Amino acid sequence: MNATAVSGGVLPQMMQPISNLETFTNNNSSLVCSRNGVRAPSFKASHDGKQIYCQSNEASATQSCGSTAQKSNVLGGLSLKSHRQTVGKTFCSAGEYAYSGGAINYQSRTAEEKVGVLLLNLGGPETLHDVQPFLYNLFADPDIIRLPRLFKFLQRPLAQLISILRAPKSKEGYAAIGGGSPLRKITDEQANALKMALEVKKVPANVYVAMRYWHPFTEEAVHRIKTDGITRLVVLPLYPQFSISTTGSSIRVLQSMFRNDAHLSSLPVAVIESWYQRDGYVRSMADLIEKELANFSEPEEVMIFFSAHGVPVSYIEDAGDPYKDQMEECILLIMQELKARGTKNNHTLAYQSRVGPVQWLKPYTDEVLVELGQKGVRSLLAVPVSFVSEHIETLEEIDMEYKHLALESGISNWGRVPALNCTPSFINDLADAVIEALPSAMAMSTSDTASEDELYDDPMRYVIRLFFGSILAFLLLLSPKAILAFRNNIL
Ligand SMILES: C=CC1=C(C)c2cc3[nH]c(cc4nc(cc5[nH]c(cc1n2)c(C)c5CCC(=O)O)C(CCC(=O)O)=C4C)c(C)c3C=C
Ligand SMILES: [Fe+2]
Repeated sequence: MNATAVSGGVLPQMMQPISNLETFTNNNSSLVCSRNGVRAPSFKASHDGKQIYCQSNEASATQSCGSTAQKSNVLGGLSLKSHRQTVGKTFCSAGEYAYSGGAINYQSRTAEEKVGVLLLNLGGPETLHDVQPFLYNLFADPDIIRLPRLFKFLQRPLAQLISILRAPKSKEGYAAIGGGSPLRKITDEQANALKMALEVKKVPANVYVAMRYWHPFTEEAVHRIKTDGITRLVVLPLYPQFSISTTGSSIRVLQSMFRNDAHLSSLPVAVIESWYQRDGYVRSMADLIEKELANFSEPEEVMIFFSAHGVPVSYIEDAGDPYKDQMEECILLIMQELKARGTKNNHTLAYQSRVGPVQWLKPYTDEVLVELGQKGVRSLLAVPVSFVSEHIETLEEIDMEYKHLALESGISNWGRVPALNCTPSFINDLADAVIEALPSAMAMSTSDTASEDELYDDPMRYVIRLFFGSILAFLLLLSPKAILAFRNNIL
């Protein structure tokens, strides 16, 4: 049976997920539904880019296949061109894999199999000297500053300009948290913890860290994967929800590297696109929230305030970024879990960390904090939800700026849930996600089209673009309107 797909948009009524089928199994290159590990032939498997569904061939009911350990959005092969193109595609290959009621088994097909896990993360400056070049790398990413095709040649000069203008403000932030980002250290710790968790589950693996904007860069990690002779790779972004600006950007870089390398393009790869819906993650978040609520004198009065990193609205509306939908679903799942445990607090979701003169996802964290204070909320628990490590936006923006604003606005009891970091239940669930993804690894698809980055490989073309781009960027900066926008929004 071949996996059929429901293409984008609203799911037909028949395809709404009902969670009681327990799992699905890959079998002879096809996706099949099963119950307790036994194939359920009367259910047809399909995938809508977010979930895998089991649709009854007989009755009119449709059941979700995602069980406890099966709720990641996994793509076999690095076929992710843009998120939009992945919707409706499912790639699975045959593998000796079974999940039934909690026990996950993965047996490698050959004794020589060497499993690798590639953790994708953003990276952060380790010293204040690193801040401007780090910002340059970030703003030079076409998935962070999305210029119209005609203006792509401005990408690098603009990145240079914006990074120089933004650096003093960013440096202040990094100085306030000790002079650099803790991201590399925490990600390395997560990598070690994941390696150990996989070992305990009898799946020995090398775990690599690939940062998008700072060391260790993706290129370094991929080089090591090659020299270590990895034969099967799982790509695991350390972002629970998918965004074009985070996971999408890292995967685009990987794709371009794999496409141009004969060895890598035949390496079986599985990409875990998002995993916010996994029970292990949801439960771990609920545990942390419950623990922090207990520190308040009247826990039931506390507003649970989810604060997610924002993205520009155009990502959602024009580019089809599923980030907002996934974020809302994620909050719903965490709140459902808390309710099931008897925690019935009010909650709200807002978006933080906007940069630049465009509309970002609303409501904005700072504005909501002030409104809540005005409405009489006196106790608030901030929950960072888009990222699993402590970083500048938890340690400085939430713990310092937002806390100060909340207290000023009349919210007298403030708390913050720590990032998951190396929480054992969370790491254990990531290990399960990796093991479940292994059988669906397949060689990445090849393509003739050059990526945006490759267009810069011609040095002459690059120099010409840089020259004209710099002049244009300079003229732009001289325009009074642009100066105002930069002053108000970038700095
Ligand atoms: C899910 C998480 C993140 C999304 C989505 C995201 C989008 C996004 N970010 C910027 C601009 C900046 N981000 C910066 C730091 C930063 N961003 C994330 C996560 C997401 N970004 C993290 C974890 C970090 C911190 C890394 C660290 O050093 O600890 C920065 C630099 C810091 C600052 O100056 O504020 C910028 C700038 C954009 C434009 C964007 C979406 C388009
Ligand atoms: Fe960011």
